[in-house]
Amino acid sequence: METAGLRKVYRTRAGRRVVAVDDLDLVVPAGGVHGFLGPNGSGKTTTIRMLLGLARANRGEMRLFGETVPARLPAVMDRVGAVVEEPKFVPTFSGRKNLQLLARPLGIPSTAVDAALEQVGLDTRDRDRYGGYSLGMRQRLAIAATLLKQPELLILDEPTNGLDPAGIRDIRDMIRGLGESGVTVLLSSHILAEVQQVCHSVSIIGNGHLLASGPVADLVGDNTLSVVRVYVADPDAATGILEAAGYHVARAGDHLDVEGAQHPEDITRALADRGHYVRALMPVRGDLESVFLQLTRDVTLGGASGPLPGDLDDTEDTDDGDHHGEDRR
Ligand SMILES: Nc1ncnc2c1ncn2[C@@H]1O[C@H](COP(=O)(O)OP(=O)(O)OP(=O)(O)O)[C@@H](O)[C@H]1O
Repeated sequence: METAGLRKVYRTRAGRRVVAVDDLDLVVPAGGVHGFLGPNGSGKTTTIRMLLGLARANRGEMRLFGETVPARLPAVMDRVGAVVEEPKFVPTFSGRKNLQLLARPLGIPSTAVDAALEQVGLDTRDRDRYGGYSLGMRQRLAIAATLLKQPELLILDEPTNGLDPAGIRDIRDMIRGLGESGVTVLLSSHILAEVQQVCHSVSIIGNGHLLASGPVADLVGDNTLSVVRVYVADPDAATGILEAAGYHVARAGDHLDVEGAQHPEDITRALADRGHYVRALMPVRGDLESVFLQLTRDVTLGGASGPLPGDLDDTEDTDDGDHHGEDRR
């Protein structure tokens, strides 16, 4: 799956322009779980909706299985499963019956329904009414519905949204299992620890742009993004000195996390020169969260907006009322 130069501009009801996706080049390697990360409003859902033909791009190219979409979407749609919004299931029917309703018209055998229920761990609650399902069970059923077609690519937009820690763990284990079974999973998520545990590779976006992409191990192992933890008697004074020296400093309890320090001894020297002596200093192995926070530090909530130079030739979408979630305008 890939996009090149992808762009989407919305116009809100108030007439404001929102550049939701801006010149986005995204490559999702086949096989395994690929994380799609970005702060609120960075364009993840919009990108996914464009890939699935649910929103129209203003510019750029998209390919699924090498086929140009949306033009060739009908040819590849059977190979793609997606959970983007909460699907409409019948509340008075059981989970199993809801899946059967979807499967029969497509000629999908009941053994596939059994398999999908088992894959998502709903096989013991399959005869319970959907209306009585918890949020986590609803998410599982939504994923099971996409598995009926045995997709090669599964796109999940925030699948653990609103779940409790146990629910998050269960869905995470399920996604990991799907990735191991050979399905390519594109997982959009805010929960970085979850992504780090389950994803082989990630793409991080901010304000509709690609900020970083690659194997998780490469991103977190990148020295330029390392953090040094510094313990000093007067963290406030030390913060001022280090910020003046050009470091980005985060106060965390009794210590400082200093980013971008290639040589920790420079920190020691900068503080000692001003009469502050380091009690302890240790490099912190980067995790995905620190990489993410550094990359997205300058990202503003809600994407770029307002009249932008070069936008005037865009075919803009008007607000089509398909905006999901809270009012961000
Ligand atoms: N239908 C719409 N009309 C106007 N603006 C929209 C519409 N849909 C999305 N936007 C805006 O486009 C930008 C990108 O939104 P999008 O939902 O794609 O981000 P996201 O990364 O999925 O965010 P989140 O993680 O919060 O779900 C935001 O500024 C959002 O307010």
